[in-house]
Amino acid sequence: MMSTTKGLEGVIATESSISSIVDDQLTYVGYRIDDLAENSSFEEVVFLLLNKRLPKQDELKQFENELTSNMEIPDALIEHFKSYDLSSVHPMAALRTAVSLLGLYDSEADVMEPNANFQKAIRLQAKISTIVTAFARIRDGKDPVSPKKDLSYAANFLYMLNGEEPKDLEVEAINKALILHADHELNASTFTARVCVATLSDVYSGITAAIGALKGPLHGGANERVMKMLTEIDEVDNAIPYIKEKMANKEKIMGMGHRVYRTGDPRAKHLKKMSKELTELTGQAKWYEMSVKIEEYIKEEKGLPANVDFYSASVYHSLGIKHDLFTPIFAISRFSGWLAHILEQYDNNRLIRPRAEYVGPKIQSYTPIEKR
Ligand SMILES: CC(=O)SCCNC(=O)CCNC(=O)[C@H](O)C(C)(C)COP(=O)(O)OP(=O)(O)OC[C@H]1O[C@@H](n2cnc3c(N)ncnc32)[C@H](O)[C@@H]1OP(=O)(O)O
Ligand SMILES: O=C([O-])CC(=O)C(=O)O
Repeated sequence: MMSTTKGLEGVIATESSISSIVDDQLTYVGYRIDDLAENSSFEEVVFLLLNKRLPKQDELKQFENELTSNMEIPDALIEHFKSYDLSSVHPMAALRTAVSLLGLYDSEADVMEPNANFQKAIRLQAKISTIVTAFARIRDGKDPVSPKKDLSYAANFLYMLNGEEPKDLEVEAINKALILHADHELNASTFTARVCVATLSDVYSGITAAIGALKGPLHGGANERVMKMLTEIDEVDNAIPYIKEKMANKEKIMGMGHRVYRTGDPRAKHLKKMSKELTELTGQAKWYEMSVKIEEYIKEEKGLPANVDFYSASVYHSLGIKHDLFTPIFAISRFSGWLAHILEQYDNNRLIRPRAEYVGPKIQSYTPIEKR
């Protein structure tokens, strides 16, 4: 039998022209993540990932209009959220169910023609932030807020979440975070989406499966746990003793380490800078300071870098966002990557079906149940 690679480490499972990680540098369709984070809008990055080229000015305008005009969600979704006791429902679980439900309201859900799938991608990207914010408000006993046509994607997210128009710096932070999380080669949730649709299942199924994979603490779920850890530490001086104890118990430090990056995650520095700026501005510099101490200690002790989830936690916290919404924000952004990969998979599809090395008992003789 063939040899196994635990966790498929280093295995090249597909070709893709969406994003690439080479020598710890991340690019989307060949554009450096640093350039995109500094100069672009999330809408432009979504266009880039879906079309594999940057838009011209009029194309971007049209794309932005398409997104905003598709942001409304069916009333049935709102009623669905209202019909449950949401007090102990994790937003990622709600999101997973909501996207699946959304598929029932799309008459083209099972139309596999490329243009129909592209239009579904736009509709899903448009609606995801409305779904997350509607959930967040309904569980707090508030009415959902409808999107505004003249706001950007990032601004609309904050507007629909808080019910008031955000400040420029807040919009800039969310726009940048959305760009930085948009795609990441064959990460676990993107792979999940591709495996699902490679059976020629529909876009909604692929995205629902991917949400389930992103939810886990070893992947997108880490950002919420980073903030849990920082909250438990609470004071800068407690950071190192806390981390030492966790490591002595062989516990993983959330937001640290990465399967692919060795020297560092190129997205983390942007989030680190934002974390410094926002925590200082809101008089909560301790979150940034204890994060830096943890990052330096883990790098020194284990040689592990901070990943994208690490500083995003203190960024979102500084924006006043509830901690269990951190992973849904990741999902809002990663929808663009998942959708681009789903379209690419359909474009050149073959069923994804690896093998397992069987390590169970050899052939055994069957004993009838009454004789066991
Ligand atoms: C957007 C994202 O998904 S980024 C990743 C988000 N996830 C996290 O932040 C969770 C914490 N990090 C981790 O669990 C891991 O680093 C992962 C899941 C990201 C990568 O995992 P893998 O490549 O499979 O590495 P693996 O878990 O095998 O770890 C290799 C070694 O580093 C150690 N290690 C890896 N990450 C950490 C960590 N965060 N804290 C402490 N030790 C760690 C492991 O204990 C192991 O040590 P050992 O060889 O002495 O047993
Ligand atoms: O690529 C990975 O394994 C995880 C990651 O950083 C991401 O999905 O952004």
